[in-house]
Amino acid sequence: MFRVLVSDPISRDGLEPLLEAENIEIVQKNVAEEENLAQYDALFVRSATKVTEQLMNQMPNLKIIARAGVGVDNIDVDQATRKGIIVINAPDGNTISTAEHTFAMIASLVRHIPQANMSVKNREWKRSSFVGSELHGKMLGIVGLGRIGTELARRAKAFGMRVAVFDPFLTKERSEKIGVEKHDFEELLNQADIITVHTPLTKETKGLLNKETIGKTKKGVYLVNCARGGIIDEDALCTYLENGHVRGVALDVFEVEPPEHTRLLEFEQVIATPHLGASTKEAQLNVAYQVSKEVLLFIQGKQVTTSINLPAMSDEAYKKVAPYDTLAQKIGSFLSQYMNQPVQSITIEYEGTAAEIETAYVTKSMIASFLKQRMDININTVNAGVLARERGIQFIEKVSDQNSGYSNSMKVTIHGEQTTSEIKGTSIPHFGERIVSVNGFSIDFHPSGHLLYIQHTDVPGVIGNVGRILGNHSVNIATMQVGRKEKGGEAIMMLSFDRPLDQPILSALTELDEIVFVKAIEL
Ligand SMILES: NC(=O)c1ccc[n+]([C@@H]2O[C@H](COP(=O)([O-])OP(=O)(O)OC[C@H]3O[C@@H](n4cnc5c(N)ncnc54)[C@H](O)[C@@H]3O)[C@@H](O)[C@H]2O)c1
Ligand SMILES: O=C(O)[C@H](O)COP(=O)(O)O
Repeated sequence: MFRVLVSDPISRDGLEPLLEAENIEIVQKNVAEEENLAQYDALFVRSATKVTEQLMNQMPNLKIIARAGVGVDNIDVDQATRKGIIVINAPDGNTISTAEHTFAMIASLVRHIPQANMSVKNREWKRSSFVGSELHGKMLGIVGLGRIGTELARRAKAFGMRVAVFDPFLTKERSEKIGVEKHDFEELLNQADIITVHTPLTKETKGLLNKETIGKTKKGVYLVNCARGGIIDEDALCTYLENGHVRGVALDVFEVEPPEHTRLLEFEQVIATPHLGASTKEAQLNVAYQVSKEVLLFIQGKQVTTSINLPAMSDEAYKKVAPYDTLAQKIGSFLSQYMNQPVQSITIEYEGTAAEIETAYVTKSMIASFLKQRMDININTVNAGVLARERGIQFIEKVSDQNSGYSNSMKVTIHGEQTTSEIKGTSIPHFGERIVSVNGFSIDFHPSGHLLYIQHTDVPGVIGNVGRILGNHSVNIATMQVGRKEKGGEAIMMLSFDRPLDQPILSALTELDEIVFVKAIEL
């Protein structure tokens, strides 16, 4: 049974993909009210539930956190990543609703609609108190031209506004295509009549509009925040509302929600909504449906496509990656068992068609498989990179355009404290994965099952001696390959069996004069 806890109000209809599937139990209850958090495999949230490290510690079975919306600033993504928990969101399900809400706020702000509405309901008729401004011909400054910023720009243009944009990641081509003016931040501050922010809340965007930058705006500017509380500094806003530099402010989001203690709400020129950007039937259905489908993919062992902490990959893309993923896992596990020593760095080199795939994913998969042999915690492609770095293991990925004779190959080199080891493998369509070289010895074997690696001197009789000892212990050899670099030098043997070998057999083999090293490997 896969158990899902839905902590915030999320559209029940949108949960349909999970409700219709078998062996999934869905409980709709706030985390604060649930006593047995440890039983859940998945957690669904919106912006209200704070997914802290402490909460994750109470949920040791948690595998996936689904944010039914865009912003993940209420989730400690770094901690989730460390713990190997996938974090997904619904990036575009609420774009239109939020853009429409922002536009409604802008129109309300310049025409004083909320204030006029209150006044009329108080039985007043003060027409001259609510004289507004036209949007037509004004300059709207958009900070952050992502999904919402772009939709907002389209609506503003339809109202005859000039649209100026600041977004450090915006190309000239894209701004021309959308029909907006690309500016630097200072220019936008100096020129815009209305400024609206549509960035995520990050270290860089926190307080982006602050005492200094708001000071550079036009006198009488309107400011709008329907993205995240804190992008516009609330204390600075109060200062500039008080001295009249800022004419009006529209806020859907606050530094602390609900905003019980902020002075901002005391200003007549401030209009506010309680984080309603995504609160439409359509958006809620979209986001819940989007994340439910993703979680179902995860349960079915398929690739999720909207993960915050995994390389994004479609099912189609994963089909191409899958053979190399298997090969990488086999090599990672083999090398980890073979090299029983601390490791300093891991290099993985891709060649041929292996170099054309999503290599970042495969590299993490190989590292996860390597670390799994050494650590007794949940390790997967989500946390492999972080855990390796935390343990001082450097990992390097190389993509080569050389051709060493295979249509594809993957070579993993591990620098340990005492020695360096290296394995090269290839994936043959309809035939599977093969290891073609171990520490420079050419060989050819299928990396699977109960294996025995033997390093020995290349002298007559060694194969017979190994066979005799195994026979004496009633061990049947399933496959056997040998490889050497030169006649009479060092050589290796790779054998596979139907059952694991026990220690007395390994000790008996090690006692043979011609044998240098013996290692049983389970793949
Ligand atoms: N009020 C609501 O209910 C509501 C609803 C949905 C989203 N949001 C908020 O809106 C934000 C934007 O959503 P989106 O879907 O458009 O995201 P998005 O990722 O599509 O767009 C964000 C844009 O911000 C830009 N950006 C990043 N750092 C910047 C910086 N320092 N200066 C200028 N631009 C910068 C990025 O390049 C990107 O184009 C979300 O992160 C979320 O916090 C709020
Ligand atoms: O980031 C988002 O998607 C919005 O802020 C919506 O948040 P909500 O799901 O709490 O309405």
